[in-house]
Order: sequence, then C-alpha cells, then structure tokens
Amino acid sequence: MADSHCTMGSYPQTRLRRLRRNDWSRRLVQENHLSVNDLIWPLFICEGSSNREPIPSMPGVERLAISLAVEAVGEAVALGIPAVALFPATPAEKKTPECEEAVNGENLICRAVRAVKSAHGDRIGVICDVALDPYSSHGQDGLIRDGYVVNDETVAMLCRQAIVQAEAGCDIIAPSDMMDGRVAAIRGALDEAGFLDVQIMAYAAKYASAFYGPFRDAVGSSANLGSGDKRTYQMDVANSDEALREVALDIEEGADSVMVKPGMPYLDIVRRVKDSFGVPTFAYQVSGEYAMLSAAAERGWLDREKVMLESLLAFKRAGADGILTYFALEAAKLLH
Ligand SMILES: NCC(=O)CCC(=O)O
Ligand SMILES: [Mg+2]
Repeated sequence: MADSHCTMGSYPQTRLRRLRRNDWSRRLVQENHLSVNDLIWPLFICEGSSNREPIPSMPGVERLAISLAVEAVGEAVALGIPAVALFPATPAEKKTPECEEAVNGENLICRAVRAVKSAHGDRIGVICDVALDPYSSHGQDGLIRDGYVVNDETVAMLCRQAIVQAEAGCDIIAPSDMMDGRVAAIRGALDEAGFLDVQIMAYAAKYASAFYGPFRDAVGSSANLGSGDKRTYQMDVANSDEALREVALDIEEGADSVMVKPGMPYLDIVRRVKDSFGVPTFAYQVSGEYAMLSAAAERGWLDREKVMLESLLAFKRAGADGILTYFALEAAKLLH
C-alpha cells in the first residue's frame, strides 16, 4: 500500500464512518460525479412517416421514424444531453453483400442526420457509426472475399461512408468496424473533403462480445449474421494489453477520442486506457447491459433507477469521460 495511505492513521483514531455519517458530509467527500454532460444517447431510426416500433429485447427502447427522432432529440436538447448517436434499421431489401446503401447520401441515416441537424443545429452533437453491418446482407461489418472480412477494401468503403455522413451534417464519425488503419484513412478522407472539424470517436477497444444481441435485434442484423461471429476483427474478450495497443494506434492515427465497448464488464479496460493515454475516453453501456438491468427491474428484482445511476457512476469512477447509454434520457431526467 502507498505511504500516503499508511499516514492516514488507524483505528480508533481513524474512523472512516465519521465521514459517511451525514448526507452533507457524504456529498462533500464524494470523489466522482455523474452529470448530464456525461451522457450520449443512442437512438434507433426506422423508415416511415410516424412509425414507432418497440424492441422486445430492449424494453422501453423504440425505433423511431425520422420525424419522431427529431422530436426525441429535442427532449435530449432540453435536458442538456450533449450528444446523440443515431443508428439506422435499414430495410432488409436494401441490404446487399457489397453494402452499396452505406455510401448512398440519401440513405436513412443521412436523411435522419439532416433532419436532426436542421431542427437542432449546434445545440446537440450528432454521432454516426462507420461500419457496414447495418447495410450488409451477411451481417458483417466489412466486405467478404473468400469467406473472410477483408481489411483494406473495407476501409476504402468506410471512407466513402464517412464522407456521405459528414456531408449530411454528422459532427462525430465513430468507426465501429475494427478494421486496421481505418482511423488514419478516414481522417485523411475527411480532411481532403474539407471536413477538418468533423471529429473521430474511435471504437478503439471493441470486443467480440455476446452483449450486443439486443442491438442486433434493434437494427435487424441478427438474422443476417445468423451463426456468424466477428472474432476475426473484434477483440478477444480475454485480452487487456491488446486494448492498449488498439487505443495507441487509433490515437496515433488521429482519433479525437476513444471508446471501450462493452462497458460494465470492461471497466478494467476503461481504467487502463484512461491512465495510459489521458485522452477523452468513452464507454458504451451496450444493449445487453441495458437489457439485463431492465429485465431484472421489470421482475422487481432490482430497483431500475438506482441500478441505472449506480452503473453510470461506476463508469465515471473507472475514468470514463462519458457514457453511451440507452438510459441517457431517463438518467438525465433523474439528474435534473
Ligand atoms: N456499433 C454500435 C453497437 O454495436 C452497439 C452495440 C450494443 O448496444 O449492443
Ligand atoms: Mg484498431
């Protein structure tokens, strides 16, 4: 134990419960704080003029038609949430092996970004994923050649995808594909197209996790992926040093901020990343984490509000600067 801890003294002179006795004192010595400024709200977008589709594996979360998403983002603006992340549920007939829809400037996500930015302007930041899984008939994040998700050809496509999203008004491009070298390539493409101020938030340490299941239901990619997995590009859940190498490369390639994903089971990684690099570090409390807390709360086994706020504060304690969470709107209301 560090010397500074030893000089604290010992019982009976030292009684740590003294500081915990009253609410005012507990508040005074609280080391970490959760605020609305820490929250990023992921939203699912669907086609249609006024559709609102519940997602059974994510109770309380819905896919929203663009017009309703614009209204929902308005609620986030009013609560002071700094950013939203928009995810498209691409209609099945637009998914193809070569993912052409990803680079269509009139696709669902680009139309959604235009509508949200035109309604809310710079009062809120808009984040878009860059990866091909919402558009692929095989459910993989990249292009497949001879049964393998190829890197460099995929990266070229991701650059085009980033450009159409930036043209639509996206503020932060978030590559979630885990191809090697994509951050540098996308930064180069954005700069060349004049998008010098569009940020890159790299899904730097993204694990091949089983906690993404409900998200794949939400964007309709579970059926496409079938029994496939993403272990040739997403990280092995057993690894921790490798996460630091991934983050180091993404920072070197020009990422403005980095992300660890999933969240709660990976707080050790968040801590290591923050301590090692000191860059803006985000964590994604993913769909499976939302689902498990929500399901237990629905059964009355957990107190929804309490576990929500506790889990979010735990991200702050681990060193995260912010959290992508499906609880964002609810948590923001509680924090006000
Ligand atoms: N690229 C975004 C995701 O894959 C989200 C995963 C989840 O919420 O489970
Ligand atoms: Mg990488």
